Amino acid sequence: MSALLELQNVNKDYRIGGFFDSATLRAVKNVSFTLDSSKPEIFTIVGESGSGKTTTARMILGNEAPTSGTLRFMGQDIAAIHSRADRLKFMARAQPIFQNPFEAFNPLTTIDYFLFSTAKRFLGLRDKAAVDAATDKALNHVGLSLAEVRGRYSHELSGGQLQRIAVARALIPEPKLIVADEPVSMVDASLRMSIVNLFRDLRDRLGVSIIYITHDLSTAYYISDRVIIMHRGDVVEAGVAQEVLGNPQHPYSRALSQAVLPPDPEAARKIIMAKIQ
Ligand SMILES: Nc1ncnc2c1ncn2[C@@H]1O[C@H](COP(=O)(O)OP(=O)(O)OP(=O)(O)O)[C@@H](O)[C@H]1O
Repeated sequence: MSALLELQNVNKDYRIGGFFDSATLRAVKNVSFTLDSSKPEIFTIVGESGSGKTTTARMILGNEAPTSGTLRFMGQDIAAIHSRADRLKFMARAQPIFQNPFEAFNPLTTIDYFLFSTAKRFLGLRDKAAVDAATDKALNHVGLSLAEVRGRYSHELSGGQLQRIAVARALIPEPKLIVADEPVSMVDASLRMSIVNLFRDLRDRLGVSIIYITHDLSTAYYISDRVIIMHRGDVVEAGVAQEVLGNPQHPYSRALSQAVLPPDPEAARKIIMAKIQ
């Protein structure tokens, strides 16, 4: 197996408090997991607020260095990527999608500007027709087209449409990995499943692996291949998503799943199906 992404004993400490009462907070504790490059998957990180999900995502994207441990992407130590050219190459292969699609696009600028900038920056395109073609291709992957988006502002679009466009923007550099941090929490409940279904589609059609970060167990149960459950920085449970979420063993994951889904898998399935429809 060659690894797309490999986290080995990753820890992240923050210093908190003031000059006289400073303390160390270990936000991420000894996290290890591997994504196989030949087997695209939806790998989900579940946990409540403050469990260390975003800190883990930031380290995977190279926006934060681990205090100890290593994160490797396609064999390369992420913390050791320094030159502008190497950083750009890495960013093209590992793309983020953020929680709030309204914040992702400046309201004073048309949406297509961000898409064109991404095509120019990561694909090195200069020719207008080539930029248009790359943008249109990415939009087609999310069920949209450049003709529908051209000249429009973020306030003219719904949260669901904007999040689709944010996914299209992430697809322009043809990444191997997408790190989606709470991508549906700001999207209307009725549109959430269409966004997470899109992730499945991208996994299957484009071979993109997705790290899906969420506190929403129902979408996690529905789309994930594997899952880890984080609690106060620790991975308290890990494995095949349906097994872990359908039959949680750790007291924290049990409490988490009972708070959202009933323990009976058939009842859980009905709730999930009702959310999808
Ligand atoms: N830059 C920072 N400085 C100090 N503490 C931080 C910093 N970033 C995160 N933390 C702390 O680390 C812990 C984990 O935070 P993190 O944002 O990773 O959790 P999370 O599971 O993503 O939660 P949320 O869903 O609320 O973002 C929290 O206690 C948080 O307050």
